[in-house]
Amino acid sequence: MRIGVIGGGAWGTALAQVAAHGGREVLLWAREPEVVDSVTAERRNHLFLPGIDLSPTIRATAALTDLAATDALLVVAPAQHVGAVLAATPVGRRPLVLCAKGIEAGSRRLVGEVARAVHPDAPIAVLSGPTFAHEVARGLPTAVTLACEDEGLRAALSERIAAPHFRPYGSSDVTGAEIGGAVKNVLAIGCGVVEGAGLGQNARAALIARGFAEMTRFGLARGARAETLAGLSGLGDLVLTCSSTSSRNFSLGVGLGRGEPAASLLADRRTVAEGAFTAPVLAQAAREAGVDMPVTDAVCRLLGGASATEVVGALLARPLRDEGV
Ligand SMILES: NC(=O)C1=CN([C@@H]2O[C@H](COP(=O)(O)OP(=O)(O)OC[C@H]3O[C@@H](n4cnc5c(N)ncnc54)[C@H](O)[C@@H]3O)[C@@H](O)[C@H]2O)C=CC1
Ligand SMILES: O=C(CO)COP(=O)(O)O
Repeated sequence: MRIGVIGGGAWGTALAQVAAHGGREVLLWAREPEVVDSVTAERRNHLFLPGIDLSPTIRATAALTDLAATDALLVVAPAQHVGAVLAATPVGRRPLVLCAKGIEAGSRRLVGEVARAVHPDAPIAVLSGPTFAHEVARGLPTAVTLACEDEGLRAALSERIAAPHFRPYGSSDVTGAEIGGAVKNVLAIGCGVVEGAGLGQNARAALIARGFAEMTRFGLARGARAETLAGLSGLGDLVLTCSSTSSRNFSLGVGLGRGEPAASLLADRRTVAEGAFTAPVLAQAAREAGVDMPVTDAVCRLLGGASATEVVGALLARPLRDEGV
């Protein structure tokens, strides 16, 4: 199976490195000509994944049409751009493995729904989990959820993507795998705020637990399975992203917690903090589904300029309730 990777950011490049394990050929599409040039000439991606020597079997291209020569595609463009990039990609009936974590603004569609609308004949899989790109690219042990309804395709993709340090666990719950990744980015911003505002580790643990409760409420309302949300792509990724400044979402929250305005934190950044785009869409989708998501609403207010003191005070002042989900 020849693998194509759409997106030469940190994660697309790290996944290309995994897929190239053992000398297997990979074609990486990057939007930035300097990424194509540096991967081709130096086996490096200076822009998005500096310091990593890439496998010589990764070939880079600037032409999406070149991906016609591959058997399966890993889709690693940011969630807000997946629709446009896929529309320009020859796909047909080839499997799409979706690796972006977010919900499309405007349409409020999960990335899988976006992909199905653009390429209805392509089978869909989702790869998601606790995976900082720089760790995966360095060969550190990592486990992910690989969700696909078709059992045979799931096994074939898992076999093809697995490497000694990279272990996919199969699931048939595509929606659950998508929702965990999208929601945890929003919650990670909240945890960053707790850190930046100096609110302590008790508050962070409470936010992770109550955030997981609202991820579960939203997921179940959208047809996800509880076991998926409690797995690698849900709770696993939530814990990772809520506890490290390696996370762009967490780091964005740290800035907000210190009182820096969202607009300046987001301006001119080359890397993507998906939660900032997903938060308002998720809040709206939750309202439509009648699902209470107070932490997500709080993150929206923080992104809109409200102070951490005011937002956290309002969260704590909510009426007392039983724990549960
Ligand atoms: N970096 C990581 O550790 C991980 C990232 N992800 C997810 O992977 C997805 C991609 O993130 P990264 O590779 O980290 O990106 P990145 O932050 O390293 O780089 C930004 C990416 O956005 C692309 N981009 C910017 N404007 C675009 C446009 N108009 N059209 C198409 N592409 C555009 C750039 O070409 C580049 O590939 C995100 O959904 C992210 O949540 C998932 C797991 C781990
Ligand atoms: O998804 C990730 C780790 O699993 C990366 O998180 P950030 O996008 O917040 O850096």
